[in-house]
Amino acid sequence: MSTANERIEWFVKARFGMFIHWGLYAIPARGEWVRSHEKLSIEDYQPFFEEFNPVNYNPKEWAALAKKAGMKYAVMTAKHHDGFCLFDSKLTDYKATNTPAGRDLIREYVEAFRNEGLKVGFYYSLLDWHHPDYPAYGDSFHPMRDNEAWKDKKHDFSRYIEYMHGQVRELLTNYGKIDIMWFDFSYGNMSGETWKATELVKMVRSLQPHIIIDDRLGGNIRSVNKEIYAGDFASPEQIIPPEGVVDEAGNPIPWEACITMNNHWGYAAADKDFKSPKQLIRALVECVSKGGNLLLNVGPNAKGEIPEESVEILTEIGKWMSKNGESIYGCGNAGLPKPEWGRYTKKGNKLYAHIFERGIGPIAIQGIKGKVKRARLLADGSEVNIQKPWNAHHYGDAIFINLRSSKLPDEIDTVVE
Ligand SMILES: C[C@@H]1O[C@@H](Oc2ccc([N+](=O)[O-])cc2)[C@@H](O)[C@H](O)[C@@H]1O
Repeated sequence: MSTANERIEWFVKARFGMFIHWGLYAIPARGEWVRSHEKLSIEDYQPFFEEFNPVNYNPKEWAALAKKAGMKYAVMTAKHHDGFCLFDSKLTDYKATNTPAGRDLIREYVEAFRNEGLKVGFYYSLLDWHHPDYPAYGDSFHPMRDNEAWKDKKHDFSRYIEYMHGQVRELLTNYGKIDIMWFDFSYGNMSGETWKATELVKMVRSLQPHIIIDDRLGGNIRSVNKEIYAGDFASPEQIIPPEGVVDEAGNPIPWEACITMNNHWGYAAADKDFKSPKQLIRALVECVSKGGNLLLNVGPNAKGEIPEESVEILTEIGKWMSKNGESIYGCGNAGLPKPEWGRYTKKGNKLYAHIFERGIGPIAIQGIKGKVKRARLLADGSEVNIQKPWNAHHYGDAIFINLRSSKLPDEIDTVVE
């Protein structure tokens, strides 16, 4: 069994991954919570199962796009809250191999991403709105939560737990080495030992000793004596924690912000409110500058295509990463006050100044210990002039970057190493 630090090392170096929310909900195309939001019955939702046939699904293209964007790993929905399984589980018929697709969509994903040299992970929903033994009436989110006809429906939750543990065992036995298990999510008393989380994590680690697990099994990852199922990394959602994430003793803990490119995880045809490449590149820099990762989401459509807008944005991000990835991979918090003009990331004795605002005149670097040996524009390796202005003694310990032009070479983020 590898230690927590050994397990998490690749992850904190990788910094940038692809989240993939895909399933039957791509057909109604109103997001992955459509069944709950619209209180759709299993019967209402069945037509999507009977027609699901993503003829253009080619995960090799998805993997190539992730690689081109500079991503180092991916996490894909093996099962989301609607209970539909994208993998060939022997424990249910509610799976992709029984739809017109007739394919194990997860097996193809794992092989394609691995062949591109990317680490692979599974998102697995603890909630299940299809399984008859998952509590429905009175549940906080279940589509039938206030359907009177379900008031007296009996369910044997221990049978659901057996099913859920069985599926996790399948996923971590039948698909080779899996790098991340992304469970989702705990709420109310649907948490911790209600999932038999200790037994579950022991099984997961015995099947995949190097795997890392998120923090949504209901434990407290910030506790100094945390549960065995507290997780290996924190998973802030749709937010970059202002001060990063630390435990109760103030020690930084690994974290990964998961973020949508528009406002939905699953494909939502009408949601064109996409963030710009500039916003997302600066969000990645902010995550790394605060000791965290960015897991950026795509929601493929019912044909198995990543939306054009997402492809264009990831391609633009890839152009910046191809020149500046060194200021992201293996980097972390520089321990310097945030500069007005941008942010810092750091790796060993290399400090990366991420300049977002050109301002005028020289750019002040304050608070660094030690002497600057050399400064280079990361994108092209060109020399950057570092000198103290004639009246530097007025400016404390500041040293100054003198960019040749009044415009930033890269308006999104000009990186000086
Ligand atoms: C990554 C996302 O994770 C969950 O979203 C949540 C989970 C927990 C909370 N929460 O505890 O407030 C809110 C949204 C899912 O419901 C959602 O569909 C998506 O998969």
